[in-house]
Order: sequence, then structure tokens, then C-alpha cells
Amino acid sequence: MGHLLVKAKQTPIEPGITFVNGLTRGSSQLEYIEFKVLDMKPNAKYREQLGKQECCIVVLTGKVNVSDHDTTFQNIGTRESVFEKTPTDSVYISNDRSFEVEAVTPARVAFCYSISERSLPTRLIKAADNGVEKRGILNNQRLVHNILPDSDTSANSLLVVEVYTEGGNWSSYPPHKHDQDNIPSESMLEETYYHELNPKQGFVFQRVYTDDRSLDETMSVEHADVVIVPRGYHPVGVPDGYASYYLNVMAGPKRLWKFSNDPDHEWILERQ
Ligand SMILES: O=C(O)C[C@@H](O)[C@H](O)C(=O)CO
Repeated sequence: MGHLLVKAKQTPIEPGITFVNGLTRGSSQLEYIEFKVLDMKPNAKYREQLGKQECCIVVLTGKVNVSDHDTTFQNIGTRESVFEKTPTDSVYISNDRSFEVEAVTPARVAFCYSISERSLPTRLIKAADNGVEKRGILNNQRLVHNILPDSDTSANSLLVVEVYTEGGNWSSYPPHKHDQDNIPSESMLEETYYHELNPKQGFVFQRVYTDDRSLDETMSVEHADVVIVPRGYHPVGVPDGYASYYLNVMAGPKRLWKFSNDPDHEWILERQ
């Protein structure tokens, strides 16, 4: 197993709460992003005091109440499986705040963190606020739900997006990278991928590589695994018969998603 692949764990951490997968800045080579996914049984409560990190709470499945102790958003979340392919509700919570998530139904919740110093208002990002985009042609088709895109100024550094790729298709493809602070042509953003598969026994392949191949890892990724993209190109290939979902978190010094395609494969975009 390469050091960019974090396998799903399923570790009970509190009554009614199971840690599914995640990473901290201490446990990964990332400087900006932390991430975790928790499974929650009904009535379970997860509380956290944020330090100098902002957090986007994405209700992957089920229904929850989220409170920042000033405002409570009740019964949020829209789906029982991510593969319903409808957007979901999320909540943005600023650095230095605390929050509580209480499960109303069995729920799977993603917590996307990035370092942040400037306080911002808590915000409910409703499912209807997600920008829904179909990208690509031929075997490069994917469906994108933009939860926190760079056009939305609710966050200091976090970018959050979910992506669906049908079997036999490729996404994050042609391979692109965002590891140079060279705006307007490219921004420097770390990235994480939290993957789900339908059916669950499926797998996808993800390669993370740089032009000079000083980094070049190709991973077999299974349900609930996380892939870390500290730099480099990061395409995903989905085998026939399986559908892929992933939740991307991106963060870096500037909150802008500007990428460069691998020049060797950019011709993919020129096809009709
Ligand atoms: O369009 C896609 O296939 C999704 C990717 O852009 C993905 O969100 C990503 O790699 C962002 O850098």
C-alpha cells in the first residue's frame, strides 16, 4: 500500500459513532487539509471545538441536526445513499467556533477542514445551492456537485466538490494538476479524495504523478478509502459495472482552482 492511500478503518470512537476514515495534518504530508468521515447512529452526538481550522460538514447520507451553539439547522441531509446522485446539505463553520452534530437517522457525515484564521459566518449550504455540472464526453463523463466552489466566498480556504463517474469512464481526466502558485494559469492546492463505490465491492484506479515522476503511485482504491494528493496529476479510472463517487477537499494558500492539464494527454479534450 502506497503512502497516498488511506484504507477505510471502521473504528468505534464514542457511543453510536464510528470513525470510517480520515487524516490529520500530523498523519499525512498535507499542510492545509484535514478530513474525516463518521458513521452516526440515531441520537448520537458528535461535538468539536475548532481551533485555527474552518470546517465544512457534508451530510453524505442520513439526516442530522447541526448547531454552532448560536444557530441550529435541523433535519438536514437529503439522501440515503450518495448514489441517489442528488445534492446534499452541508454546513460551513468558521475557525475558533464549536459545533455539535446530532444524528436524526443513521447518518454518514464528512468533516472537511482547512487551516483558517479569519472568522466568517456559519452558513447552511443547502442542496439546492449546489451548482450541478455535467462534464466531459465519450468515456470521460462525470457529474459534479459544487458544494463550496471558489466562486462562493463563504470560506477562507476550503473548496469542496462531489463527483460521480459511471463504470467505464474516467474523471479528473485528462490528468490535471494544481501544485504551482502561478495564478492566473495555476493555483497551489492540496487535495483529498474520499471514495465510495456502487456496488461496494468495486474498486477504481487512481494515479498520482508528477512530470518528473519523482512522485508516481497508482492505487487500487476501494469503498471508503481516501487518497491524498499533495501535488501532481491525479486521474481516476472506473471499471465497467461499477459506479464511482468521490468527495474532494482542496485547500492551499489562495482560494482559487486553476489547473494545468498534462500536455501529453490534453488532446483528449479536442475530440468531438
Ligand atoms: O472534473 C472532474 O473530473 C473532477 C475533478 O476536477 C476533481 O474535482 C479534481 O481533481 C479537482 O482538482
